Formats: sequence, C-alpha cells, structure tokens
Amino acid sequence: MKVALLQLKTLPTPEENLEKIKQMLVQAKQEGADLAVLPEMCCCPYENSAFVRYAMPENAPFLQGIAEMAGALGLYVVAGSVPLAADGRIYNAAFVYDNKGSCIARHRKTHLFDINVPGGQYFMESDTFTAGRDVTTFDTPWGRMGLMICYDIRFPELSRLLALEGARAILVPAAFNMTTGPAHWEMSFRMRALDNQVFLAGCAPARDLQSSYTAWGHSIVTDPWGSVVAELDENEGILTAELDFARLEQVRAELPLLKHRRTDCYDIIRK
Ligand SMILES: NC(=O)CC(=O)C(=O)O
Repeated sequence: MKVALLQLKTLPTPEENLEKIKQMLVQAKQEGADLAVLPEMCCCPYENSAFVRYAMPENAPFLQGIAEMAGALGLYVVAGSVPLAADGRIYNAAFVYDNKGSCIARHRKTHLFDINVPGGQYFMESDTFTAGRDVTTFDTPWGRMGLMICYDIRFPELSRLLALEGARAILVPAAFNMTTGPAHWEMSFRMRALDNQVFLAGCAPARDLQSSYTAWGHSIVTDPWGSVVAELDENEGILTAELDFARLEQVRAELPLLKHRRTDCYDIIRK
C-alpha cells in the first residue's frame, strides 16, 4: 500500500484549503498513492478562535469536497482533522473516505492537547474542544488501519489497543510545534511503531512562521522495526512511502513482542 502524506501550509479559510487539498490529492494519485492523509486542522489555522469560527457539521462543503475527490480519484483519504460541530459541542475530528467517496470511519480526538511549557509552547484545546472516547479502526483492501489524532500518540494504551484490535498501520493527522517537535516527534512515531510492530504515518502541516501556532512539519512514516521509512523537512510537500506488510509479518515472527506480553500479570482494556 502506498501512502501519501500531504504536508500543506494551512491557509486562513476552509474554502482556500479545500482548493489546495484538491490539487495535492491529484498529485498524490499521479504519484501512485492508494491512501492519502491530511494534517491535523487541515481546514483552518491551529487556533482556538478559528476552531470556533470554522466548526462544521459532518456534511459541510469542506468534507463533502474531500469525499467527492476521494471517489473521483479512486483514493482512500484520511480527512483531518477539522473542528466538528456535533451535539452542541466542538470536537477535533478526522474522517476517512474510501475510494468510492463513502465515509467509513470517524475519530474524535481522545486526548486533548493542554500544555504549558514555560518559555515554550502553551495551548489549551479544552478551551474549545470536547474530548472523544473513540478507539478507531477501519478496514481496507490492505488490511485494518488505526486512526488517532496528534496528542493521542503520547498515550501508549491507545495505540496498543489499536494494534490488539488488528491495526497494521496507524494513521495520525498531527501538528507538533517548535517546542515538542524537535524533542518528541520522531521518537514518538518510532516508539509507537516499535511497541506495537506496526507502521505509523504522521501527517503534519508545513511550517508557517507567520502563524500563531508554528508547526514542526516533518511528516513521517515509521515501520514495525522502529525505523524511519521516510520523513519530510518543514516545507510544503507530499511524502509518499510504500508500507510493506510482509515486513510487518517478518518482524513479528523474528521478535514476537505481542506474543510475549504477560496477560496473566497485566492487561489493557477498552471501556
Ligand atoms: N497538537 C497536538 O495535539 C499535540 C502536540 O503538538 C504534541 O503532543 O506535542
């Protein structure tokens, strides 16, 4: 399965971002992608005021436009995330459209990004968002995939549950920043891939030094051995990579970490 991570420099409005995303999806298809992933908050700036201003329902023109492109190009697309307006609340949510344009999964970010690093990054997603309770997988012709959003990656329980539920790759729309990116981005993607012997693909926005929240960029694919398969720098671009699932079987046979878990001593449960 060939993935394409669309590292776009986010523009101010959903309409402008949709136009750019459409062009990048066409390019990803031309490069042979089977599945494309968009960054966290791909429709608007990563700011609480923008999340409120652009909160959209599931059938919003922005999401419908991406679904139509998925169907027209015959491409699986992980759209997101976007600020989702539902039940009188706003969620940080990602949607998956199959190659016919049908919505086959939705993930509402389970862990909200509330951090305060003195001299570094401050952000309070809980000022706007309500947390989801999702553990999200979906099926494709290449096997089962897991879906998380950004800060979710920091909680090993969630990716372990996804792997135990059969995910062979975990797709992560994300937006680390200039404080946490250099410290934790690559390490997190390598470790979650290694812990669970799966592929991880993290799609970030390109860096924009004029924005209030400066993204680290560096969209990345890591493999079941914990190696980096491919990684971008901070600039706008498309990262494509082949996920070789025979490699996953090989690593699991050689180093059977998942089989060696001591579930007689401990376990992890979904509630
Ligand atoms: N944007 C996020 O949710 C998370 C992040 O930037 C980080 O964990 O660092």
